Amino acid sequence: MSTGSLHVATGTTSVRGFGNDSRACYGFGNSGIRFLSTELRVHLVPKINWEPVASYPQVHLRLLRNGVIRSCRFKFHTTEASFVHSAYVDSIFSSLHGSTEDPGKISDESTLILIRHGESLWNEKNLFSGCVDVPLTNKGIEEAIEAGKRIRNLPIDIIYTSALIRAQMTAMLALTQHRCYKVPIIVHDESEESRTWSQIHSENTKKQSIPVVKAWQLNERRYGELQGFNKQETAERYGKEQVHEWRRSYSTCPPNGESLEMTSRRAVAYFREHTNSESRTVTGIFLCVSLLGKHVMVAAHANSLRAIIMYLDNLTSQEVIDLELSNGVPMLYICKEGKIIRRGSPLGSTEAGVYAYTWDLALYRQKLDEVSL
Ligand SMILES: O=C(O)[C@H](O)COP(=O)(O)O
Repeated sequence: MSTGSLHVATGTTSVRGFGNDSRACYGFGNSGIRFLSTELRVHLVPKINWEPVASYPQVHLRLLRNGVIRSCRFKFHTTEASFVHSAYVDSIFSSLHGSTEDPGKISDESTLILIRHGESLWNEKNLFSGCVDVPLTNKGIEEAIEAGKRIRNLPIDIIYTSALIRAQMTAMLALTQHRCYKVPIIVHDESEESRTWSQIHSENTKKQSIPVVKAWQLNERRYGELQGFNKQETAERYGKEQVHEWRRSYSTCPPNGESLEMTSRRAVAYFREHTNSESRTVTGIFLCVSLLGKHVMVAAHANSLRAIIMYLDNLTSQEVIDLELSNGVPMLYICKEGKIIRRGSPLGSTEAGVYAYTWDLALYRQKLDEVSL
């Protein structure tokens, strides 16, 4: 094994890595590496757990404002490094640097929280919802608040939700319980105008906000011609087995709807990487957690989350059949040393049941306690 280093054009700074050849850098970049520029573009191909997860021809590593990159846990091959600037990335992530100033600077561990929305009015009526945009019931509102209580001591830098109101309500209600008292703010980047109109001009206020990114790719699977029909009545009409197959199999599509496999193609693709239309930057929830070391919450749906969990937990198409997600129950994953591993039980009905504390999370909580004294 030889030592490799990536020299960044700041004159005084270099990033060191250890690799098998001169181009490979991995396991480098834990807290404290300083750069003189605010952003670095690296063309890289990351590998997690020694397996290639995807090809990222261009990935932007946004450095924190004070020039500290907290963690880079990917093994990757560098071919080029250059400095870039992206207004979009800046607008989304400028508030993220708040996490280092937040109680409990977390050094080498990041968190991913997945929450299925609380009960919707159509869940209550046992109707196939799919992409129909239905709000929460009172019970769903309570479930979202309860979910918020369970994750109130976990750090959150950015929130992703689907484009559907039940997921957005869940995210917003959950955040009302968080002890960081930051304000979740929906990012409007649909057009130049919406970006300009929704700009926050105070840096200080920005630091007190959490960006909420809406993505249709995280929507519930399209249930096609079943949408609006009662699940029980549909089972009586077409047979229990057929309906179970439509609802739980990996590759069977409900009539004119999406299979889990199709849902997975858009949801997992978005989760792993997507290109921002304005800045042309490649980003993604996975990258955000793994590469940038951000603490991310995703509020979405039974089937978009089943697809993401299947990906994260490496489940087979057979195993995913038995994966059931309850409304409003947060699941916690921890990213450490390039691995994202499940930490919390989906059945946990208390904060302690949702996750077991790691050292860094305990520290974050302790700092929250100190601030609120
Ligand atoms: O879309 C729906 O009806 C539900 O949110 C998920 O339904 P399922 O449990 O039938 O997949």
